[in-house]
Amino acid sequence: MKGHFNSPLENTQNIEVIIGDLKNNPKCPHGPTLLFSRRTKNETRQFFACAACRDRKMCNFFLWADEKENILKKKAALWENECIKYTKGVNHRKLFLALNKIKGLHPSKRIFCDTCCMLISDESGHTSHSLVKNVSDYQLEHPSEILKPLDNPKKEAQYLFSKQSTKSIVQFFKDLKYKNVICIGTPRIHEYISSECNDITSILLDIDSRFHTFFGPLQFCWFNSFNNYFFFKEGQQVFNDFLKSTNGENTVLITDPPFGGRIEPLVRTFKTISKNYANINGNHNVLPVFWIFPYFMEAQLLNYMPELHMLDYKVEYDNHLLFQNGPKGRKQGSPVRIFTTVDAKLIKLPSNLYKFCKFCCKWVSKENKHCKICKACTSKNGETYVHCLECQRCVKPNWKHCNACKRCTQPEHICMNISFNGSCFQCKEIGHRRNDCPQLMSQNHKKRKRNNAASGTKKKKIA
Ligand SMILES: C[S@@+](CC[C@H](N)C(=O)[O-])C[C@H]1O[C@@H](n2cnc3c(N)ncnc32)[C@H](O)[C@@H]1O
Ligand SMILES: [Zn+2]
Ligand SMILES: [Zn+2]
Ligand SMILES: [Zn+2]
Ligand SMILES: [Zn+2]
Ligand SMILES: [Zn+2]
Ligand SMILES: [Zn+2]
Repeated sequence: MKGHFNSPLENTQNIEVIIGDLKNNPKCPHGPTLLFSRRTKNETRQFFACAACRDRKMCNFFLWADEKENILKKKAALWENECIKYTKGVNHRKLFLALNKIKGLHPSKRIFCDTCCMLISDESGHTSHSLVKNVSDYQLEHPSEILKPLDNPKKEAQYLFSKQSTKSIVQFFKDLKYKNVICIGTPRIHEYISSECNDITSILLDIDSRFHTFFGPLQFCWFNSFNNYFFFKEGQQVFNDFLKSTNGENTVLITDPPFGGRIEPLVRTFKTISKNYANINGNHNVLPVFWIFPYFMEAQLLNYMPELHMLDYKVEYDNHLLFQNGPKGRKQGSPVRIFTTVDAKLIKLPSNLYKFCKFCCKWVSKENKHCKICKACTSKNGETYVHCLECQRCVKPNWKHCNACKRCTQPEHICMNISFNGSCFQCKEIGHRRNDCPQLMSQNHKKRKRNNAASGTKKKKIA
């Protein structure tokens, strides 16, 4: 029963992820699998699948939930063996010793074998491999600059921040007086802080095992963010110790997950980390989050984590043309933004490209015009939005109000058709937007009824 439909970690319309306890889910080499529910015309059926790989070729774990007891009994040993095999080749302590030995050598004697992902001083045995010679101190501290970015869009697609964006983000952290940074899938932030900020500590949690070669056990934990899984037991302990060392203060979590991945499991992971942060330190402090994501994912993201809000800062990448400003990139600049739980009023954006809006009391893009009717700076995509009186909101400048559709939309569209690109955020059906979702309408209807009933009782009491 494999390979009949797209992998579930992508936001496939008829497949939902079920957020429950992971403890009893079967394990694949990437930790506890996730439980999904697949809806077809005739049935809804649940299954377990890998929490890391969106490509079946890389991890083909698949199990119908109703066949769990039966199949697992037969395959348990096989899967357990796969899990052991997956981590067996990695000895973090040994790699750390090798790193320190290499650091003690003159750069002219340092070689990185990309084929074996090893730092060596003697190329014998590696002559036919892909080698980087004369490895500098800077490269040792910035492995993302010598490692080839993983580019499998279905697994760990690595788009790396430009130097300027890395610096700006760390500057926001400095302005906010953070002293500890949890980098989840953000190696460039970790590298920059570790090598250039004496008064900030940082830890990297990432699924890319190649970082074992460059960071010690206290700086890097091999981690799957979709199921909060540390590939090595010690990793969980190291991370708890890190949380403890913060005293529950001045700490921030930054993450830049693959854009196509499911949001719900990530939100669960970050909430669990935030809870641990408070529990370990015996307080109720909430861990601030910086989540890097494209502006057009705003609705999806806020659906699962409404405490986030989007900043205007455009995050740029080195190895993604569309995510850059300037002549090579999009006219409106990168579409990637920062979503954060921190009050936007506290975050000063660089004054060469951003301005302070005195009405909103926050920094916004230069092209973002304050709308007196919406009482907000309403632009999202890097263009200047304009207000439509009929729609009662600001819209993209090239949109036109269509009387047939009763809303602003692209000038070329098929009237009365659903010009919205995709399915409803609420029920995942194609054919309507969340605003028009029958499910929500019936919920709202029930809520209204309840409210009316409640206010009725109140009135009665008052009377
Ligand atoms: C889009 S890149 C972000 C890199 C970031 N822009 C930087 O420059 O530091 C995604 C990162 O998340 C990591 N990643 C992908 N899937 C992951 C998972 N399931 N768990 C943890 N990390 C993951 C990748 O290895 C990669 O480092
Ligand atoms: Zn897997
Ligand atoms: Zn080699
Ligand atoms: Zn404003
Ligand atoms: Zn407006
Ligand atoms: Zn309109
Ligand atoms: Zn129309």
